[in-house]
Amino acid sequence: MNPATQSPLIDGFGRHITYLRLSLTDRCDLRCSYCMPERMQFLPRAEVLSLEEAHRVAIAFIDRGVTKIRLTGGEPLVRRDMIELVRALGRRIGNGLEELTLTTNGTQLAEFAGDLAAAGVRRVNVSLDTLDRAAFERLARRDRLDAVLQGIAAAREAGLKVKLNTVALKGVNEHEIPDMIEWAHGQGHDVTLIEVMPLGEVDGERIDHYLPLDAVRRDLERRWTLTPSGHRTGGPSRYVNIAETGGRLGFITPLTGNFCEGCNRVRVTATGQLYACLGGREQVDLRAAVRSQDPDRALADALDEAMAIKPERHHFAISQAGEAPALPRHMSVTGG
Ligand SMILES: Nc1nc2c(ncn2[C@@H]2O[C@H](COP(=O)(O)OP(=O)(O)OP(=O)(O)O)[C@@H](O)[C@H]2O)c(=O)[nH]1
Ligand SMILES: C[S@@+](CC[C@H](N)C(=O)[O-])C[C@H]1O[C@@H](n2cnc3c(N)ncnc32)[C@H](O)[C@@H]1O
Ligand code: SF4
Ligand code: SF4
Repeated sequence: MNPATQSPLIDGFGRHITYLRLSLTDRCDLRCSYCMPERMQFLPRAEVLSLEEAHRVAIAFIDRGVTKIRLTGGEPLVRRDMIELVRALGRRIGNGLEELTLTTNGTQLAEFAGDLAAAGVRRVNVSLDTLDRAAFERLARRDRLDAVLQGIAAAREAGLKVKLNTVALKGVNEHEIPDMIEWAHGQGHDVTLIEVMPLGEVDGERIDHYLPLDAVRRDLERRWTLTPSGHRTGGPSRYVNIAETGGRLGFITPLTGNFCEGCNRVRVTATGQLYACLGGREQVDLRAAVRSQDPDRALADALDEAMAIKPERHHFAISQAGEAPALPRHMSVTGG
């Protein structure tokens, strides 16, 4: 490849892009009500990148200085052959790639935890919004809490560090948040709370369940001693240590505490569309590039274009009932 194409990825605001979130599928075995409607329309399989194509795309990013790759979805573990990609990318750890990880709903983790660890994955983020079986079934529209808990246990046994992601939802898991934090810290897992974002049509109103995390934090401060932590993962979470539980709690606050200034990431969907921002429409077609006559050159040009169009920040908000989502695209398309 031409050495000129190896320059680092720097956007128009001087931000270095070192983190790729790569979606392997938009399909999922759950239907979390804040993420997608029950009758979700999934993409035709023919539109999805092959694993070889996804690998080539990922390598193009590593060659341009991306050091962290997170596999996501949809549910990445429902793509049966995904472990082959994990193994192939795992071979780049220590050779450009510093971290290969994934975000999963955990339902299939018991099956894959050992293979993921063997391929070089060191930690996984598991989404878990409630420890109450009935509430889980209402929220995810599937009775799968036990499978998720087994998956988390299997991950720990396989030596994977687990971080739990919990979307904070008014009237759904609000009252359970302290108990979940205590449980997770008791098991040795970090937890991150996330504000719900207005992406994609869902059944019902997002504002009914929007819970600003500044208020949650104030409540937790009345209960426990929270001290800011310098811990950083390269993601948007900002952490505190909790003296009483002995664990770490993160906050992802796109609505009450914008973190776009430090943005270091882009996303690629399962069909090879690069979205320069989770909350924006700016898009570059990497599938066309990888399927072109000269994929190395075309991918390098496409990544340059992505840097040129990456916006400074998102502009979404949740302010009133009846509001259309900020973007029609669901989080399951861009992988969160
Ligand atoms: N608005 C916004 N939200 C993001 C961004 N990156 C991650 N999130 C949100 O944070 C959630 C959790 O992200 P994870 O998949 O755990 O990734 P991460 O926070 O980078 O993970 P760590 O590596 O553990 O820090 C995502 O699903 C999104 O909802 C971002 O760039 N912008
Ligand atoms: C889209 S999922 C993809 C990976 C996997 N299926 C999972 O649930 O972990 C990634 C993350 O996005 C979060 N998420 C989905 N829709 C969201 C929304 N509208 N607002 C905020 N977070 C959302 C989920 O809770 C999950 O932690
Ligand atoms: S949040 Fe993850 S597990 Fe839940 S429906 Fe969306 S993609 Fe599936
Ligand atoms: S919303 Fe966009 S600009 Fe802001 S941190 Fe996320 S991807 Fe970056």
